[in-house]
Amino acid sequence: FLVRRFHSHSPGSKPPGPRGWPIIGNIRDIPRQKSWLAYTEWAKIYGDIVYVELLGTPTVVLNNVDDIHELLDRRSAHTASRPPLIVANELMGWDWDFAHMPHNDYWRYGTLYFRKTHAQILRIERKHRKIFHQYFQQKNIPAHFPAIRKATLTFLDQVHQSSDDYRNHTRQFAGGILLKLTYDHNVVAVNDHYVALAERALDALVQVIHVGSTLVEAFPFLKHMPAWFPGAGFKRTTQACAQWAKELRDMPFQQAKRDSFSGSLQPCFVSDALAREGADEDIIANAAALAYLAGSDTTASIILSFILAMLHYPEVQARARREVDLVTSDGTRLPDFEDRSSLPYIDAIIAELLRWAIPTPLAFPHVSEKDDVYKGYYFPSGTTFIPNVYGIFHDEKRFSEPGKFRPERFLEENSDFDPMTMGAFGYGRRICPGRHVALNASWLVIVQMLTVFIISPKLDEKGRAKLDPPNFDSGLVVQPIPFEVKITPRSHKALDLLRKAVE
Ligand code: HEM
Repeated sequence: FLVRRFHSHSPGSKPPGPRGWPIIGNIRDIPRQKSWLAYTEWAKIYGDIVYVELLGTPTVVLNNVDDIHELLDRRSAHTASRPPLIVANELMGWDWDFAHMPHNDYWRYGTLYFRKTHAQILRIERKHRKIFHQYFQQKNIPAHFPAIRKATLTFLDQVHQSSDDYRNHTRQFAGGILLKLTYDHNVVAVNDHYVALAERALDALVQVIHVGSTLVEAFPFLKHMPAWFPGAGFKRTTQACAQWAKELRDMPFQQAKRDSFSGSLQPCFVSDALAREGADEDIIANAAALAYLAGSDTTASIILSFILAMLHYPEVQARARREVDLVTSDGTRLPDFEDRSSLPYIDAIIAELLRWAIPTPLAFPHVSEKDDVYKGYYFPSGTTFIPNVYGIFHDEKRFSEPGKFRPERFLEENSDFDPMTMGAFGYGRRICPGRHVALNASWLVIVQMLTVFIISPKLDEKGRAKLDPPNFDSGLVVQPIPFEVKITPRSHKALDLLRKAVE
């Protein structure tokens, strides 16, 4: 903190922002829930680039997509590190998670990163991203269609059997696809062992993932307190969590490896990566474990938001269904990937879902590794950049009535605005490598749901529609809060179609 103060004679000024307190800075100004709403309000007061300080860490909230493109895309070579998550990475055993790994703390972390130079860390991180990209990139997606088709039919069947349980079915669908593609693991029940492993470790992680969310993040010396010390109860919790994080990384990978040796492993990320020249098992295990963690709640978020949007906007549902019916001879077959180019309104729905109900409203923070000056503002190395994707996607100047779900906006006035390249999946070197899987899996669910089901409100005892205003939870990944909905087969014909497809 003092060193930063000492160096405050900078070649540029600080951007404007709310006045903070000595030492703690603006920590108390940032709400713990839905902080993007506060950032969006600040943008109206302070402008597109807002400065806050969190315990001496310079932090910049970016509210304009052009600034984000410049700082996080074009200057990505030195704005692609991550904040130091001391509790998660050092105490909770998540040091294998390359998505959250800062580039400069090489002396802190376990095995792969221990005592590595900055250049070596960058190389290791690049290797993680490379094997991820090799398997999940756009041109490989058709190879994943069979798994997506199978999981989609299972999902539709489950929704038909017990539609009130749509939330669990959605989670099982999203997680199931990723475990299948990654480890060739078939999820057959919602209480699947691997899913449980991930949920247990992840639930613990999300409690601590936000920088500044615990005392240790604020005062790193506290991490050295022994577990028996009064007030150090968190150390016992984190010790248990470290074991869960390790099991999550190792158990599914070791099983897939055993299956690979016995010849029973079907093609999947692990088999593909192990077969590559110079395969590094540590890197494969890390990347594989991250696929489920990064991909399941985010993909589930899109599908849950779709159901919510159809519930509240029946005219959108009707128009979408008309479009799908046109290409499937009035719903006499299930739509499939080859129909995609004939369904522009469905693509507009997906774009609008990413805008209206953005699953990652602040993407993920990037940290700079070089002093920089931009628009006269000085950003010292170590500045955290928070892209306010929510604010950009709800900007009234760009989107009329941004709170309304209106896919037409992407066919009309905003046809040049593409949420995929504007930040729904992040920026620069860190852009989400799983986006193609997520988008294709969600697309198939959406078109097939429209063919088979009607989504409508439940009725109360007086026959009135039970509809609460759409609402979303808060967190790193955002989903609609639980809502009641009726999901029923459209007709006998639609039900027969589903039954035949499932058989
Ligand atoms: C709708 C679904 C999804 C959304 C909205 C989403 C969004 C994001 C965002 C915002 C980031 C941070 C990018 C940045 O730092 O600038 C990210 C990173 C990442 N995502 Fe996704 N994601 C989705 C699905 C997936 C899926 C299905 C997978 C796995 C197959 C995946 C794997 C990853 C990984 C590994 C990273 C870390 C990349 C890095 O740090 O270099 N994501 N995602």
